[in-house]
Amino acid sequence: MTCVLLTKTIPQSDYLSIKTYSNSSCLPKQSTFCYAMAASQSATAQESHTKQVQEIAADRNHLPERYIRKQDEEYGSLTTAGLSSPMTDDIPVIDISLLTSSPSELHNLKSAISSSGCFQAINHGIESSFLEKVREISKLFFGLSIEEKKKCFREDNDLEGYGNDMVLSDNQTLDWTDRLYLTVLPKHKQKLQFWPQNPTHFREVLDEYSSIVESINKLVQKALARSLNLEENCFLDQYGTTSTMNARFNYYPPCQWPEKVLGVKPHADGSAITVLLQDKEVEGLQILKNGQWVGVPIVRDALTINIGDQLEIMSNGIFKSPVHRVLVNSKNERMTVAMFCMPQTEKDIGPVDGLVTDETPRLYKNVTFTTEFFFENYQQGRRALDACKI
Ligand SMILES: O=C(O)CCC(=O)C(=O)O
Ligand SMILES: [Fe+2]
Repeated sequence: MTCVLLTKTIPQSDYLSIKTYSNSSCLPKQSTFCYAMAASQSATAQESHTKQVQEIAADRNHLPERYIRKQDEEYGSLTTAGLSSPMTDDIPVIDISLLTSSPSELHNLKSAISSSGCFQAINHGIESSFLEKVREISKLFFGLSIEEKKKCFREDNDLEGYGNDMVLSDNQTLDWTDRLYLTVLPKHKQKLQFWPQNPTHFREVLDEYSSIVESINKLVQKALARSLNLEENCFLDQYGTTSTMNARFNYYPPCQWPEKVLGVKPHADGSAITVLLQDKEVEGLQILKNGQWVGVPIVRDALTINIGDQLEIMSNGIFKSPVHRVLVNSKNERMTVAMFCMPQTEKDIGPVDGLVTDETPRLYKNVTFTTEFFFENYQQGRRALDACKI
């Protein structure tokens, strides 16, 4: 977190203590916490010359050094051992249509979030055929020629658009993925120059999907508040008048050396919640649970929802933002769409009043959780969340 950004909510003296804190971070140097939202001010000029992963994957004889994962970036007791046959976990399946009427489903939600920070949402009200449309716009876009896709190319100093890992330092390990990253809400913040014109229905489908995901976001956050016996709007009240939502279309080409790379390095999301539309057939997502990497299975028509750092802060640490990563494989491409839902970035967030008591003292400061905040922490190889701890 930069001093500049935090001065709004945290005095200079606290900034110094944050600095000190960073030295005790247990995170490896190159870890990629929250880079999903990282700002791009320091992206180096060489970025525009970087080949896309899709192009690199086409050369099946050569794996550039920059993509080879480093041992010191690992977490948990299962590291490479977990790669060939990842354990899968029973990530709880929650019928979110019951959350307003069934106390037992509300209880299931609370225990899912407390154990994994993640659940599979079913009966969310989105037709299977519409989920197919969302997958289809992604497939059509990533299927275009590189030249066509580069019409949406992100600029060196922007996070939005099509491209691969933002290059932040010369020895950074790169993720085996190409992405299209777009702000979808609030609508006036959309940067349409990065939105694909091809396929022609891309914008219509993404706008519709975003507004449905926004309803799901509200429903889940209200339910989470009720599960703690709090007023149902207590998390959403921190959103201000509108939400922010970013979409990230992830494309993981097959890789000849799947054990040497990661689709996405270990990270936690900086959102309040993330709603992930997984590939229909190809698995790859793992979460770190009790020190072990466990696979998140595909559940037909479910949306995989995980807690992000901002809800961990608002819940004063009761809900945990899980560390997760993505594996790739040598045979099949994989595509996912992550929707990061969060309060307005201009607004301060902090633990809700009802959760700070004598027995459960405040764990996090009030912070303005901006993209720059993520970036500063990312650069120093630590979790943004840690910098918010008291
Ligand atoms: O593709 C996936 O399964 C997860 C992607 C992810 O963690 C992210 O985009 O933040
Ligand atoms: Fe993520």
